Amino acid sequence: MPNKPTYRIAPSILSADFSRLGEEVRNVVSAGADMIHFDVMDNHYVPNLTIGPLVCEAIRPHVQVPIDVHLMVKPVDRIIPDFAKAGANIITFHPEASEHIDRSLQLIRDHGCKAGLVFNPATPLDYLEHVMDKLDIILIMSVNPGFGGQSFIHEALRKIAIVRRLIDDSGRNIMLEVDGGIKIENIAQAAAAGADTFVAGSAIFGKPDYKLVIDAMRGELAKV
Ligand SMILES: O=C(CO)[C@@H](O)[C@H](O)COP(=O)(O)O
Repeated sequence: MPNKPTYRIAPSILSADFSRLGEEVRNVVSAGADMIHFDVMDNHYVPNLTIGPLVCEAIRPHVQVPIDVHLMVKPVDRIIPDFAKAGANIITFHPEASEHIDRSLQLIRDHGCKAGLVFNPATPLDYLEHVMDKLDIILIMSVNPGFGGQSFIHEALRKIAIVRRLIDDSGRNIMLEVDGGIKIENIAQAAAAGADTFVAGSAIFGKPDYKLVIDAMRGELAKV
């Protein structure tokens, strides 16, 4: 990367206290979060069931920062308009969960959101080949999707580095996000590999002082 990138920290509300979600998202934004990461699981594409557009709509008035919706659902297309109406700003999905990747990306953009693809640890990057021009964000999973609190898979660093080169070669302004097991101790490694956007769930919501964690993460990023 020629210039120092703009780093973004995106707390995953999967680890928040759902009995007081409005307060949780307000607190984490006051603590310095750049966006809110919103994990949607359908008990079909992944073995867990979480939240949908109603919850996105409910938290929307509580925060001014972008809401980054990560769809772990199959099929993909029918839920996209509902999330756009609910106030999502970014919508990402897994390429193997969509019948027509190009169409799904276009659908997201047609609804006024930034669009992206998500790669599981074992998903090949070939899916990127014909759609770079429709991407605003690429999300590399550093755990297998479905649950918070898992350990970071180190092989993801190699994948991040490959995607960083592809993005730089494309000359496009595409965010490179990493998600899963991100902590104060490893955020700099992910940044050094080329990530600029960091999802962290348990590392932030698992601690009493969100600002202390976010500031410490920024401190580590400043050293990269
Ligand atoms: O999408 C997912 C899991 O499928 C993630 O967003 C997790 O919610 C991140 O949690 P931590 O690994 O940071 O606890």
